[in-house]
Amino acid sequence: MLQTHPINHTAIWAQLHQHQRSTRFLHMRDLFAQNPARFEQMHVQLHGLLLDYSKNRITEDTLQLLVQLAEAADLRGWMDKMRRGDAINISENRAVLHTALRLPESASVYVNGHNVVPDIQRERERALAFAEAVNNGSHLGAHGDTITDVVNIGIGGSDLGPQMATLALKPYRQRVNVHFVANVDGANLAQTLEQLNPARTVFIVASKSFATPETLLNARAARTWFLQQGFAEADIGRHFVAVSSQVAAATEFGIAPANVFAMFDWVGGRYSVWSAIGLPLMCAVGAAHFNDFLAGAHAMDTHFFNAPLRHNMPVLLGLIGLWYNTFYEAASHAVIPYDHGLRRLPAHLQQLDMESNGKQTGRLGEHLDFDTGAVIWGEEGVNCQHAFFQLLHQGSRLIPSDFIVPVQSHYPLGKQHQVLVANALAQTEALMRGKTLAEAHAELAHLDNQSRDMLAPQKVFPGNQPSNTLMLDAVTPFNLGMLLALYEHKVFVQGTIWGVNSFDQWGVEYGKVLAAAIEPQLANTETLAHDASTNALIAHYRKHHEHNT
Ligand SMILES: O=P(O)(O)OC[C@H]1O[C@](O)(CO)[C@@H](O)[C@@H]1O
Repeated sequence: MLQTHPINHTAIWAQLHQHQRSTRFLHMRDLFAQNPARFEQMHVQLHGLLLDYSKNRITEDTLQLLVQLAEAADLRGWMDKMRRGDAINISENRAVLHTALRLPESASVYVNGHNVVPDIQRERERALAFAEAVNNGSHLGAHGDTITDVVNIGIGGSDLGPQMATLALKPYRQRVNVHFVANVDGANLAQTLEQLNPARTVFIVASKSFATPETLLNARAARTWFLQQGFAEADIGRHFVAVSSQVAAATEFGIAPANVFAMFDWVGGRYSVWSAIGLPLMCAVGAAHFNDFLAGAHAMDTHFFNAPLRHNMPVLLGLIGLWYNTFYEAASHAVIPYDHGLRRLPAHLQQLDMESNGKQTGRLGEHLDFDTGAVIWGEEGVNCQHAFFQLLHQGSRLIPSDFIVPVQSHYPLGKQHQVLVANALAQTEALMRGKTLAEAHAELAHLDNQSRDMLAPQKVFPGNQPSNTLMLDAVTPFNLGMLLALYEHKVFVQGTIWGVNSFDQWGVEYGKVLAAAIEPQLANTETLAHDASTNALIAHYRKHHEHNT
């Protein structure tokens, strides 16, 4: 078992609380006015990705204290442990090596004395070759038809990352259409199958554990559908493949060993898009673009592992997020991509962040008496401006946000992209600046005194609402790789400082156990021994479901 130690940060923690109390009334408007070099001092650029973190409630002193906090938590030490393959997922005694998945061929990383890089290369090449064969038409269906559609059946990390990246990189699409089925709600699979010709469809059953009931049920239903369309068991080999770390379980399920692409137990589901779990993305964009995606992530890894903490993009994003979360007690963090292709990014980041850092117990089993993982939420801009931005501007809560804005659009349609970007920048400025009572009064100068006194306070925007802006040259495979790796490392930075194990998810497991107990009870008459509410709801379902059938 890996040696762990409590974080030696009590003194710096107290200093940060004190610093928060003494700076909380500073307004960013004044900080910008006092320091014309604020942007210069508070941005980082890495290749095609610019992070502007100047619109935050921070001063240089705040950043210095936060860096000291990271040092006290031995962030560098934990980064080294992750990079070299130590078992930092202590509860499962596993290495955490998603960074190894994007290493160049010449590199080496050892897990239990075994260099895993050749294994990674081998499985990636197998998966890329399969994707290529599907796209160039050399992999035919059982009746000799060209494949036109690929359906990924998987959930959580076996769905969200590949789905988000496939949508984001749609401009790089090769020939086949790629669909995603995650929900066990039959509508998801049924509505997908409606569009498909079984003779021209390949299903990818994606499950690290190959034990996720939702995925296995959907996979079985897809297989039944396929067989009902006039195909034989012997045809399954041309139409069903799997991605799993449990190769034996996948073959037991009926997938030929040659059709199983291996992933590794040292990659967590939410960090697995870089592995063979990326197969649907490989099918969508092809080998060259997938390799660019990996190269972008590797560029971010190199920066993360080497840049000084004060100028390190993931470290800054992590520390500033933690500043609000822990010291301002801000409960949530919004992610707003101004890019239609990135519309599933908030969903991916929800799993990445909340499944990793949604913990109230430290690595040593101690109860943590401070807040940890934020509620991550968001929606594509500009749509969300016309929905929830009112609360960001004039609501009573502190809600930090990330604005993600590509400079170039893949769809240059008149002035539309310029309008999109203008909106993003205007929102960050308005959130920061706000509107004072004097400004509101001036705007209402045409009204009589009584009306003005009543309306002006309602037109005040307090401002001082923090945001980071991430400007990408364009949503290319390389830049998307950098962006996703940036957020992975942000989560790592925060988890390390809070002292949680970001790489297990026991909370999710508990719900799975209860669901397995309740599922048969919905269909039988067994006496129920849950709480009164759950008992009543099961009874209600039993009664009304029978009525409907
Ligand atoms: O890939 P699998 O093993 O089917 O798991 C799917 C998802 O389920 C979870 O274990 C949570 O339920 C995630 O962590 C994971 O990404």
